[in-house]
Amino acid sequence: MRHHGSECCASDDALLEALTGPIAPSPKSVLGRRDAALDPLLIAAAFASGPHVTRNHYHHDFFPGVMMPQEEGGIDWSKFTGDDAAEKEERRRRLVYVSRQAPRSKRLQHESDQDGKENNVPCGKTNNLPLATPKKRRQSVAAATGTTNESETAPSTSAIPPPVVVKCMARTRIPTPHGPAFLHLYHNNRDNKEHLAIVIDPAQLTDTVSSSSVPHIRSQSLDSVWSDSETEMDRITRGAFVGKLSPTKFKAAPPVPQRLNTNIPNHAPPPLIRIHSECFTGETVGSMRCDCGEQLDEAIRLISQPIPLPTYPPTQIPGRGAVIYLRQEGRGIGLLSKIRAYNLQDLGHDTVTANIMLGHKADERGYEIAGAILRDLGLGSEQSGEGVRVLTNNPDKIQALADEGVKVVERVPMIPRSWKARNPNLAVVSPHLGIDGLPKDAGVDSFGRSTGATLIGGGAVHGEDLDKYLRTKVLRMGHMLPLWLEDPEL
Ligand SMILES: Nc1nc2c(ncn2[C@@H]2O[C@H](COP(=O)(O)OP(=O)(O)OP(=O)(O)O)[C@@H](O)[C@H]2O)c(=O)[nH]1
Repeated sequence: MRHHGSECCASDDALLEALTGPIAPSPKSVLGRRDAALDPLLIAAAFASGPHVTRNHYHHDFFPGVMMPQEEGGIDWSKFTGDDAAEKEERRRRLVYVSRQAPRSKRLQHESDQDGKENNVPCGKTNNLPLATPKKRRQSVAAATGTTNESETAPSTSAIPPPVVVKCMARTRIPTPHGPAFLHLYHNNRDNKEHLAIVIDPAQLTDTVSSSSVPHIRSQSLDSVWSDSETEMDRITRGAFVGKLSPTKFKAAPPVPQRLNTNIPNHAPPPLIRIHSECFTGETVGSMRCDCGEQLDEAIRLISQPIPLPTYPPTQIPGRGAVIYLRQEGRGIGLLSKIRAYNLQDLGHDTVTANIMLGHKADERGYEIAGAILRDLGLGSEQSGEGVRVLTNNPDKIQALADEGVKVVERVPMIPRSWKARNPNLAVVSPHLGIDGLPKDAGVDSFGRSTGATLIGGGAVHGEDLDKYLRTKVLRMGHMLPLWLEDPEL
């Protein structure tokens, strides 16, 4: 039923308002915007620092501080009469308008120095690396999915970054369940992260640098002398020592300018290495969404195995190689995004799609820093005279290392322990693994648990989440793992 007349219209408006909320006022009834006549921030700044302060001048002042006569060099201007010519001149000379706030570039440098580093100052005098270049801007979802053109998403500066330079800041011995390792901490000029190298070369624990039949794996940047004022104890404290340190025995390493190897027995296999990306969830929390913790443990275990030599009588040399541990959490997208990606995965998306939905690429990692660290350790480089064997299933890593000039002579597959356990025939891949996929020679602690089998929890990592994750790596990321291993009947 329709109503006519003003009375009916008024009740229609009331009904409409009751149903939908207040009716928006007509343009005529809207008041014009009024900005505050006085900016409260400006007033606060003026009260805080003096009459000449605006919001852009906060922390700028006449120096020495007019408002702080007690400061060193300050003058109590309240005693100033203005009659004395010498006093006048003094006032003119000393009242120089300067900023007490450091220039923006210095403040940014200070912030970046603080960023994520507990202490980046080595012992003695430092000749630290130049600052990292600014972080790349995050791509938009559209850019990641390829719906915009390059120019829209390109960062404003097209400068080519300088070649990666790495410097080993410190090295120390770490006993692991698989044997001793040397942890190396690196700085670089590309990012602010502390990438690591876990060097396995127990032959170095003897006193001299060249006592074994194969060359030791040592960092050239660490062993070199950093400054004239550096003492022998400075060098030892940052890890440039030979043998094993003890309260009574310590010897600084000789600086090694060039590593020319003439001493490699031709029957000794090249060092075994792994480029490993950080995974807080898999390595620290023990998450079974991925096999990262297990892979790290397995890599250290495999590299630590003594190497039998085909000699008569049979001999063996200690395991030799390194894990380059890159701070590339979540394949480079960071922990925050990885955690969000896990929720998207629980909603049914796979790991690749989840990354893309968050505006990332499937994989945002680069391996230039890894290449530079390997060169610093003399692994797979021209001068070392030998290639490296690489533990990975990821073809991108092999290609990236080759692009970095690293000589890769063999890819050694990383088969998940749970898959090995399902197919006992695979035990032949590693004679050291028992039928359960655990190392045959793993120790057993007082609670009956295998030690050193994985970093958290012991045993092989398995479960529905992990199966999905591994499947996606094979099917969507081209990882070189035989998928049929999934079938427990095989
Ligand atoms: N974005 C994302 N990253 C993950 C996920 N699970 C593990 N990672 C990260 O993946 C990295 C390890 O990479 P993987 O793809 O497992 O293996 P890879 O290093 O490429 O290849 P391998 O050498 O064969 O192990 C680590 O940085 C983990 O933090 C996930 O679900 N999403």
